[in-house]
Amino acid sequence: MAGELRRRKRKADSKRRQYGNTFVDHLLVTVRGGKGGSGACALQATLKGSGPSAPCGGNGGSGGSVYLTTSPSLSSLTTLKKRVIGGQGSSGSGAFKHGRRGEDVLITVPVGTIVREIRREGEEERTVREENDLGLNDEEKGKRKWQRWIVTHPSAGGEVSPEEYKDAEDLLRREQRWNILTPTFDEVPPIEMDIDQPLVEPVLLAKGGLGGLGNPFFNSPRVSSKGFLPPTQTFEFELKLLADVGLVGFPNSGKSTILRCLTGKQAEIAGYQFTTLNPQIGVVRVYDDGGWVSNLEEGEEVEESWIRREKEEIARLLGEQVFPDPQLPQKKTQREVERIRFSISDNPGLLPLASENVGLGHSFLRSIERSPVLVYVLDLGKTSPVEDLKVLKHELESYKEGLSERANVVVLNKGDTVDEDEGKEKIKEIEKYLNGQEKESEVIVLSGKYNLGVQNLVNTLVEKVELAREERKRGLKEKERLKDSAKKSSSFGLRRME
Ligand SMILES: Nc1nc2c(ncn2[C@@H]2O[C@H](COP(=O)(O)OP(=O)(O)OP(=O)(O)O)[C@@H](O)[C@H]2O)c(=O)[nH]1
Ligand SMILES: [Mg+2]
Repeated sequence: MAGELRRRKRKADSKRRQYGNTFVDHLLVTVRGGKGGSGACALQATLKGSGPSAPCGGNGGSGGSVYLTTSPSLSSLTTLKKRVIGGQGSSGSGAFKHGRRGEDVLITVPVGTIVREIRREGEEERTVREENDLGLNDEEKGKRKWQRWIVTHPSAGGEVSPEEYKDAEDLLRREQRWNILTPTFDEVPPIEMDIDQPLVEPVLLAKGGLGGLGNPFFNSPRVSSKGFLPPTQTFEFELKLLADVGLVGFPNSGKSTILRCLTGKQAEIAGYQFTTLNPQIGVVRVYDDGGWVSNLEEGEEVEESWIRREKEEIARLLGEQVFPDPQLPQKKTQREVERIRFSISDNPGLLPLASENVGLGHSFLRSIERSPVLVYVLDLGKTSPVEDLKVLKHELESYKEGLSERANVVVLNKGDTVDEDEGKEKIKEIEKYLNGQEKESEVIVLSGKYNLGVQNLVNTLVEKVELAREERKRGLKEKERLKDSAKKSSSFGLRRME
């Protein structure tokens, strides 16, 4: 058993390497707003001998901020960079010209992403730490600080005296532009978001730094201030896809084939394990007569992907036009009214010990965790599908308590591969096992490959999804109510004691 598992893990790993890891669902991203530009030290041009010229340096532009938004077309965090930095503000220049603002940067993630800020460190804190490590005395520290915040113009002539520095420092302090410490998580709580709906407007993750001030502010020919470098924030991005229905099963049990029957999505289908490496999401659209959008006739064979590709290739060679499979059906007419639409995810196959990260392990379990309806897909052609079911249940439960309970639809696929007696025997065994369980489960026999018996599955899924949505609505209302009552009760707590 252990040897077999190792072999399978090796196989899964090598396939992952072969195609590159195109599905990323967990990532640490360092984010920082752009640095502000420096203020300028400039003097107005004057005629010779007409007295001292006035300072005219412009302020620096502030740095760009980093925002977060969602896109419906994404289903992975692959597009994210590990380091995202807002645009730098440009410096001010003479004749009161202020610097341009740095460009804002937008991070786009799929809906279903959880974002957590886990670390925050500012320039100021870092320098203080470094200085302590170097063991500098106060005077040296002060000098370094001035160098950090104040720009002195060499061509403006002469050394800047400590008094001048001190004045500049005081002015900056008054404007709260001196030595701004990064707030700790206690002072300003970390950003934490569970994006379970498309964001209406971008959310600010990291603000750009303020620009420096030009020399008119200091009323000095030689001094202006530098822009701020905002703190570096580290965010953890975790993707938990949000499909209404998730398909769970061993590799090769026919999950992708079922997805194809239900949604028309051309997921890769092949007769070997780990065909599907990344979760795929399709949308099932059901009419009010119970029919669903599909371009397959009942009984029509779902071909393996390579056969389809070969046929397309031949057609191309013969000069025939090759149409990609249309997403919308020809056999359904406009008259039919859509009743419900839900999403379904086809996932990589699960292996024993997936909960301990064997096979594609966690990455896959994470993506099904949030589907309110889970469906077990079993291969009826195998010797003992009931054993498979037990393993699947066990894995879900050990990954997260209560998860196996949520899966209460059991699909017995490949019904065409067994003869009647054998099939009945296996179904009986499974029903017997399920009867012993606390929660009732529905058993559906079908053949994905020949598109038979899929109607039953659609009916059941519609029922379950509707139920789940109602429950969610009720849950949300309850939450609102609790929030309201919490507000009311807290207003008592705020009453002033005379
Ligand atoms: N005879 C028969 N074969 C089927 C049926 N459903 C799927 N198959 C075949 O089983 C094989 C695997 O199907 P897939 O849909 O790729 O299986 P999967 O569960 O997505 O597999 P992984 O992506 O590896 O986890 C393919 O060769 C299909 O043609 C069925 O109902 N009957
Ligand atoms: Mg598959």
